[in-house]
Amino acid sequence: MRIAIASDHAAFALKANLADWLRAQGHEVEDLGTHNDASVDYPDYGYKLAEHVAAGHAERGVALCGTGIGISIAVNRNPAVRCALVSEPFSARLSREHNDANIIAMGARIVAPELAQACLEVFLATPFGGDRHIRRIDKLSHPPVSAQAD
Ligand SMILES: O=C(CO)[C@H](O)[C@H](O)[C@H](O)COP(=O)(O)O
Repeated sequence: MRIAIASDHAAFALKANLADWLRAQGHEVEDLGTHNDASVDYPDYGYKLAEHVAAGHAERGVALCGTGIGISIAVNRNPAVRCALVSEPFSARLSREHNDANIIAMGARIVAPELAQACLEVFLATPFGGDRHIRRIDKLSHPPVSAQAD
């Protein structure tokens, strides 16, 4: 699978670990930076990753920062992708089954490399469940002008 990966400085080491692990699994990995541990701004890398996946250059994306929060917010500003912030494999699985997420976000200050690998493995292996989830995904793509829930 073609996978793009990006991080800020806080997750530079985790990005290197996951990129190596993905390549060892046979995936084609494109590293969008950052390329060292000098301080950078996570939105720059989140926007770049989202654009890359939205353009079809990669089938899945991996977004990393200290907590995963900031970069996941940045990625989700692009309406053409769905990014799920996870820290355990159950959420990673449901982010695919229910949300058809195409980008996973994790925090290097939250998850150890082995746990991040476990989340990523499930994320890449799990198909979208379809059915009722299609309707909900479609609603995410078309937010209402004014909310209508009871
Ligand atoms: O965006 C974040 C939190 O939402 C990330 O964790 C960043 O990596 C973090 O803010 C970077 O912090 P630093 O003190 O500049 O290393």
